[in-house]
Amino acid sequence: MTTIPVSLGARSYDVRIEPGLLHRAGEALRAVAGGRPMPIVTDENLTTHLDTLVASLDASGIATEAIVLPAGESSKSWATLETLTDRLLELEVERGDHVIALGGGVIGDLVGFAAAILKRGCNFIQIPTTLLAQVDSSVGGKTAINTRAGKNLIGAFHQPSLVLIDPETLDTLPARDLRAGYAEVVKYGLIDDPEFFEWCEANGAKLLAGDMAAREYAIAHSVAAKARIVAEDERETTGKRALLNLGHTFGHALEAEAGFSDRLLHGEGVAAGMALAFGFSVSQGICSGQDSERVAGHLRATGLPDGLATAGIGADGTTLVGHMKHDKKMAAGTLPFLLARGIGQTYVDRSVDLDAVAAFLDAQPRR
Ligand SMILES: O=C(O)C(=O)C[C@@H](O)[C@H](O)[C@H](O)COP(=O)(O)O
Repeated sequence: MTTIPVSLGARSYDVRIEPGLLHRAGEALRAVAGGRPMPIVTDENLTTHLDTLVASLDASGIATEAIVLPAGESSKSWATLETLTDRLLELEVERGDHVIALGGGVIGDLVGFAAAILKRGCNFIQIPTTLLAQVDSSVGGKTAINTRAGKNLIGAFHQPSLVLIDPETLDTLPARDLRAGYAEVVKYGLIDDPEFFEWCEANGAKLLAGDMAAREYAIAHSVAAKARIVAEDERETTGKRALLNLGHTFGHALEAEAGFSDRLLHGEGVAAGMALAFGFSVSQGICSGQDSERVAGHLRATGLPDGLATAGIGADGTTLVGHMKHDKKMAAGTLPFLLARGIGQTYVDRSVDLDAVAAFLDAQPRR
């Protein structure tokens, strides 16, 4: 078992990583439950994992109730949030209780937000079952739903009490979702860890093919990187945490253009967005074309989109910049952009000219 602490004073918690942990979740949760029931929220594609978790809680004497929601990004909505909070209220969840989020980023973000507002805040536990949620969204307490205006626009910072990661849950994850999650792994190398990017170049294919040692290493390394950044800047106020947004300003705009649908998964948007952030940095004379091509080349080699054409986006630059303007980080007409001086040298630039971004996007090949 690898345990990584997320150090946030009174809101500190552990992330535990171990193959097979889902089968032993009851043991890990018995003390946390304190004799109270633990509702499990999951999606309709995860009934096998749900059965495993329920059996494990049963064996540890923890009463539970499953709430099964539709799968997919469209569940990060007001409507599903209302269904969920109504059900949690019917179950008489108390402030001191723990709700379990069993699933990917959608379930984690939605349940985390429900927990943040239920009775002005109850506890929740993340049991992420996708690579994206294991290496990124289950850690750090960003919770949210989407609205017509854009991604994650309604939400709260609300930290989980515990994160339990079982890398074996990835055995049944569709290859496309595994690849999409891998984009967030690569992100940590691109932010400030060139050696980890080299590790990705050497081991990414193995990880995607199911190599457990590669998976465990990538998950633990990514979680440790995220825990370090979140501990430094929990609420994204100093600029440090903003680094985790590499590829997201472009990526969220592509996701919005795709209607937040299965046409473009979040991780796919982030992959294309990271390639665009590097490409834009080259166009501004900040980064070498060689580094940018290395990033795009690795994304392509793992089957991820490396730009507008492979992300299937045909919209023009003005339309995409229009989506960006809904970003919650927009302030006084400017957006903090994540640019790169090279691999592992990402920084925040608040002076990017949005017309230059639109012109850059217009110059990109289309589908
Ligand atoms: O944890 C963070 O901080 C991140 O930015 C991680 C992102 O990968 C994640 O997708 C996050 O939910 C995006 O946040 P947002 O603030 O851009 O909505």
